[in-house]
Amino acid sequence: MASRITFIGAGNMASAIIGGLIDSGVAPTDITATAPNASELDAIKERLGINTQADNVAAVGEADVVVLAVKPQIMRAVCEELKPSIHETRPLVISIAAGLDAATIDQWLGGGNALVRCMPNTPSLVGIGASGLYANAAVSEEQRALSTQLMEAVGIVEWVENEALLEAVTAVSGSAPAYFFLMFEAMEEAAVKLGLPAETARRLAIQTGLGASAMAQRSDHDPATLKQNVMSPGGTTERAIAHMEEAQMRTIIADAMQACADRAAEMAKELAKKN
Ligand SMILES: NC(=O)C1=CN([C@@H]2O[C@H](COP(=O)(O)OP(=O)(O)OC[C@H]3O[C@@H](n4cnc5c(N)ncnc54)[C@H](OP(=O)(O)O)[C@@H]3O)[C@@H](O)[C@H]2O)C=CC1
Ligand SMILES: O=C(O)[C@@H]1CCC=N1
Repeated sequence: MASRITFIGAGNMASAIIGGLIDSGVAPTDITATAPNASELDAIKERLGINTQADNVAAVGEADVVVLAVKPQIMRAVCEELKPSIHETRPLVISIAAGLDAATIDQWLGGGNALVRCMPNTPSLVGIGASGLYANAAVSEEQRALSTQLMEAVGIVEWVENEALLEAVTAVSGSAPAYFFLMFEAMEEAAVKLGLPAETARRLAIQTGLGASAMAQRSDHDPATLKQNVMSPGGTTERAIAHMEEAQMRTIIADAMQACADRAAEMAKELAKKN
């Protein structure tokens, strides 16, 4: 990937993607990241060897791709600051902000921009990210391919043609690493109650999550069949799964994902009202 990529914002998600890009072979010198805090920039420069810059406008000057990786609440101020520069150089703009639609960001940037909305997740850091992408009408086929290439460097990519579906993507992958971390926390706590040392419990739970994911990914069977294969009739797993079903675990997951998607829509409305 011979493009120069600038990240506006160098926080959790930007550093996860940058780390994954470098591991995939992108030259650190082709990547620039900005943030207001000099010590955060120094830390990321030292850790990843990328270019850093406190001045957002200077950082987009030479970029082919600009990734907007700041919190949704400050996106408008950042876009307005970048508007003249982006208007002049017309890079591909990729926003990773939750709950901010492409038309609003394009408008804040002065209009007429090739803009991709991306909903990534933090496992991008280890090259196992899952990103949903949506392109506005100004994005060329070449820019679509570049966006795919960029995000595939850190995981899998799924395009949606209906922008509203990014809310579902947020629920199933953007926010979802946290659901699995909660599961690991809960399994560790429960295993400690069953007598295992915490470290042992944590290692076993995490490795089991990794193994189940790898198996589900490689197998020809669907997750329901793989689950059934663990459940010996009259055995231990059957008892555990029965308990989860009785406790309405599916409903809990469905309700949590609905709340997540609703919050993405709500954030868009709140930000539109504020601006
Ligand atoms: N975290 C996640 O799992 C995911 C996050 N996202 C989206 O990614 C975006 C970033 O989230 P996340 O990385 O978690 O947030 P962080 O708070 O970790 O990162 C935000 C970054 O933006 C920097 N920043 C603040 N103001 C400016 C400015 N004016 N110019 C340039 N940089 C600035 C912050 O610097 P400082 O720390 O000095 O304020 C920080 O480096 C959000 O829009 C979120 O919706 C999407 C998918 C998943
Ligand atoms: O919680 C959030 O709002 C961000 C977006 C998806 C994951 N983290």
